[in-house]
Amino acid sequence: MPTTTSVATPVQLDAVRKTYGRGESAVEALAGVSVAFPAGTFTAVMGPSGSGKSTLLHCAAGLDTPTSGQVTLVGTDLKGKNETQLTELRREHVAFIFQSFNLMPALNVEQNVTLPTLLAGRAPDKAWVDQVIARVGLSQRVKHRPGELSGGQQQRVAIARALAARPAVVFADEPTGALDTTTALEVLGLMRELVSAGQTIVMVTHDPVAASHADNVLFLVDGRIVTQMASPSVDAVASTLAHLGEQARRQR
Ligand SMILES: Nc1ncnc2c1ncn2[C@@H]1O[C@H](COP(=O)(O)OP(=O)(O)OP(=O)(O)O)[C@@H](O)[C@H]1O
Repeated sequence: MPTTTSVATPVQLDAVRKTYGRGESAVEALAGVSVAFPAGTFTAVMGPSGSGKSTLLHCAAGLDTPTSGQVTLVGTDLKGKNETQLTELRREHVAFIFQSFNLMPALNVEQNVTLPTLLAGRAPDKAWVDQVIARVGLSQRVKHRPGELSGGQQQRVAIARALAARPAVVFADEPTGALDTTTALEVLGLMRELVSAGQTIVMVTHDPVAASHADNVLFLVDGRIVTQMASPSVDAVASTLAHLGEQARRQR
């Protein structure tokens, strides 16, 4: 299975800070985050609402610019890159499973799923595309357009679209949030297979079951990584989440 890059650490953040607004209304969403996501790893990012999870994902993907610090994506320092350069870098190496990354309404399921590969100037691998669509349970819907699908089915098309192009990095924000338990497990299994093939996944989730499929879990509080967990179990993740406030207070 070919991957698009051989960079050993495709995503790296060094002392990344992100402050929204100014003066009294300023919010420090990331308060100095340094973390490396090596190739072939699956990382879950967890923490309370407002702890900076989405901001971390957006800064790592070059969708948002840090106030200070450095982000390196597939070997490229994002500082000073213009929107065209960032778009090209993402098109070549990155996929997103975000609620806000909408499907193309005029295209059917199969066309939506193959679009990123075509935009990156590559020929879709039909057998792999069929397999990904089957794994998300949409084989009977390939000729349907998004408007003819339920919300959960649309989410599954977005997942298939992200995985079909075999990007070096997948950023996912609550990818299994809208799915039933069986489909969610199928999707998490599919993500694990991609990781085994060398791809890198960074996933924001509130769900300890989803996080337990990752290799490593980062726990954020108030824009800081307060602890990490390797080989997470559902119970260990749930217990750490329940005690995150204490952990953050001990570190202050
Ligand atoms: N565009 C923005 N302008 C101002 N403040 C923002 C903006 N985006 C995020 N914030 C603030 O930054 C902080 C971190 O937000 P972020 O969305 O990263 O948190 P999160 O952990 O993903 O939360 P949730 O689990 O609720 O999605 C919050 O206090 C939020 O209000």
